[in-house]
Amino acid sequence: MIALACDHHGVALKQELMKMLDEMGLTWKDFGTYDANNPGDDYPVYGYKAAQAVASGECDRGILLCGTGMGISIVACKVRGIRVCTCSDVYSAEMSKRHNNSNILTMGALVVGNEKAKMIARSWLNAEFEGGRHQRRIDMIEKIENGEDPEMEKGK
Ligand SMILES: O=C(CO)[C@H](O)[C@H](O)[C@H](O)COP(=O)(O)O
Repeated sequence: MIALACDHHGVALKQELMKMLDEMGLTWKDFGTYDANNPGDDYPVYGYKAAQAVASGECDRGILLCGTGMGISIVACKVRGIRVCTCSDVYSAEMSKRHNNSNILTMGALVVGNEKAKMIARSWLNAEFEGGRHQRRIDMIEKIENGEDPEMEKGK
């Protein structure tokens, strides 16, 4: 299950992504907003709901949209266990899954066009985490989340 969320800038792109996910045979859950014409639809509200759903395991991954992809990324990063990639290119999206095991992709609806955004999302969804040395680094990130020094085990 893919969590989807956006602010007013991302509504049209989110609808395109829903169609794409349907074509890919992937299920999704929309955490809002649903209104492209309400500038009061603030991205922290919707980004937080979707990020919580990923962190809790209700959803496997999330795709979040705002004007630049930045604000909603900052929000999602505040939720423990969330690893965000903010992408406007296919290579970064694929590598962020393969190496960083990113569980949320954010994009800027005012930055990338719909077709490119779909290519980015597709490459991210199709990529697989490689583990190995990359897992060691993710373990370090989890230590930082727990208020620990990532070098602790090395005795530094
Ligand atoms: O891009 C965003 C945050 O990083 C959001 O889409 C904001 O909406 C953006 O800051 C634009 O805000 P506005 O109220 O639509 O002018």
